[in-house]
Amino acid sequence: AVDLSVSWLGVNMENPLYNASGVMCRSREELDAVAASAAGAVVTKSCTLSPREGNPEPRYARAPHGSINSMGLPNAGYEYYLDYAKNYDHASGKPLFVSVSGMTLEENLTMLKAFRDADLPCLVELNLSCPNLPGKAQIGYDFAASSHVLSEVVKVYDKPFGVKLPPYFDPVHFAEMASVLNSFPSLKYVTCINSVGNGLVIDIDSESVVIKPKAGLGGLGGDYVLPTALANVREFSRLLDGKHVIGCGGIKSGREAFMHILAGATAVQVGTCLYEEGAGCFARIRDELAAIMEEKGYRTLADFRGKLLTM
Ligand SMILES: O=C1NC(=O)NC(C(=O)O)N1
Repeated sequence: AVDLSVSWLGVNMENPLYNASGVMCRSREELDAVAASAAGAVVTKSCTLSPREGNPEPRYARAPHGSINSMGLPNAGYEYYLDYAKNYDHASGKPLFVSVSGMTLEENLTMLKAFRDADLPCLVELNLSCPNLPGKAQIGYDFAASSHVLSEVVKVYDKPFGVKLPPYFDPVHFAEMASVLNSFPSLKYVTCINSVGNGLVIDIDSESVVIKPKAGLGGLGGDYVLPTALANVREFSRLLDGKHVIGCGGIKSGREAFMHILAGATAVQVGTCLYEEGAGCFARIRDELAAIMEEKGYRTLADFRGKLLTM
């Protein structure tokens, strides 16, 4: 039998799978559905100081090889998720992560102070990479801004936390961002990757874009992003000192989960596949991963984590 468990940052997961922030996690009903599924953990929709409607619909579309979304951070506001976290059954054995994505640094600091003061066993995933706020750049693509935000964050938030990163596409950028992240000891993990920003999906029958916001531009997920996600997981696993990398991007079966862990991921998040298939995907992917491990003779995730061969 194989052991799919993973213990990291004081949390214990019975298996390495959980939802990607943004998918099936905006309401308490959705969050409860993920918690009740075979997922090993739960993460909330990125929250802002005040509730947000988000971008006009249609703002999500399935595409031939994945998905495109420009949700625009629709969420119930941070107090809703703080309340959910306060009432969450932390003894359930499934850790709860809270994603925070303030519209400004001040918003982030206000929310983080509230989560700090609540003194909950949740871990924060600070989103530096939402690509879908018209007129707002992704913080993660501005290394000086990222460093400034993190410097201010660690002044108020003294607990371990993580950041959700956008995909990078250049070794110089991997090195630059790793250098920024390595200067924050309490930053204990990164989640790679957020959607590949500002793609354009075209439907030739209607000769139209498929989502309304930003003239059709949106973040890509699914098969489209797997190689980019794997590269980011492997590069940050290699470049970061004493930090965990959570893999996200293109996981739809045990195969891609295995790849992410082989590339160095401590745990993995499922987005597009969860949106399209529902919470049953966790048991399916878990069992597929277990079968692959069995077939290869691996007993634990540590037996192959980070052991991607190069030539
Ligand atoms: O960080 C985000 N990534 C996405 O792909 N979409 C959401 C959103 O638009 O709310 N946010």
